[in-house]
Amino acid sequence: MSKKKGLSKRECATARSTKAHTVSLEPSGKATNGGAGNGGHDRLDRSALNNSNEFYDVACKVMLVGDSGVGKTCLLVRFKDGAFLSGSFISTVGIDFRNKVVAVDDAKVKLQIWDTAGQERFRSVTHAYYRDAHALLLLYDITNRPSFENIRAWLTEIHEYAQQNVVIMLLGNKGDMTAERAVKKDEGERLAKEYGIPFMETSAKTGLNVELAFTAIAKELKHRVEKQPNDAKFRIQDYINSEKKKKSTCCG
Ligand SMILES: Nc1nc2c(ncn2[C@@H]2O[C@H](COP(=O)(O)OP(=O)(O)OP(=O)(O)O)[C@@H](O)[C@H]2O)c(=O)[nH]1
Ligand SMILES: [Mg+2]
Repeated sequence: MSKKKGLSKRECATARSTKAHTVSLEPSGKATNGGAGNGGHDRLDRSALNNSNEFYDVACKVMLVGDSGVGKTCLLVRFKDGAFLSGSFISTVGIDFRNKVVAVDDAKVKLQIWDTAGQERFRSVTHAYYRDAHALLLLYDITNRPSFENIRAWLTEIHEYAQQNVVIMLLGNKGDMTAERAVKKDEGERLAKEYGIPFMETSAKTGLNVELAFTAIAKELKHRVEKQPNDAKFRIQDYINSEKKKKSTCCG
């Protein structure tokens, strides 16, 4: 029994025809993931099966990218499990993914989050996955200046390999390490503004803005999929700013 439906290359997969439904993602991409390795496809197949009890309306692929050590894996673990991976740093080998369904307004958005290896030697593996991504979270480490200086190169790579309309968000991670800060917050803001992408500082350690980053992405993608011609445009940076404001007024 197959419940799988194909994914449009440009849009998230949607299903709205039945009340209770599950749409499994097409095994990454037979059709759309070109040169990606089979390992990823096999894992994706199994995951779709394991999650068949989870209902969702929209399914999207999100990729975490950025230099090695900036905290991509930790950010994903914080979001998925609410935990922080402290201790010795285990660099990701190749690529892996985790699924999480988030509630956005009246809909459930399934985020399939791909955690990539930042090390240069895995770059060609990562490139093959870009074109299926609906959103990219691009991270640097606020205590590591070179990781920030490499952001322009990452953006060039993204523009080369990803879909033209991919949602990009810049994240300055390790926001808890203020004593070791090597990149000012307004430098991150300025760079993001220059490229017209949303920005915030995060911390996988404390959880600062982690939920917000993924929820904002889910909201943006859901709006894109379900947008009616007369709907007001969803502005992701405005949403982030208003959520931050709400938090600061409610919780000091
Ligand atoms: N203080 C602090 N440490 C962090 C944070 N995020 C990650 N780290 C630490 O930074 C190191 C690298 O984190 P990872 O998440 O493994 O880095 P990565 O970007 O996945 O690295 P690659 O897999 O090599 O690409 C680990 O020792 C983490 O404990 C954070 O927000 N704050
Ligand atoms: Mg990693």
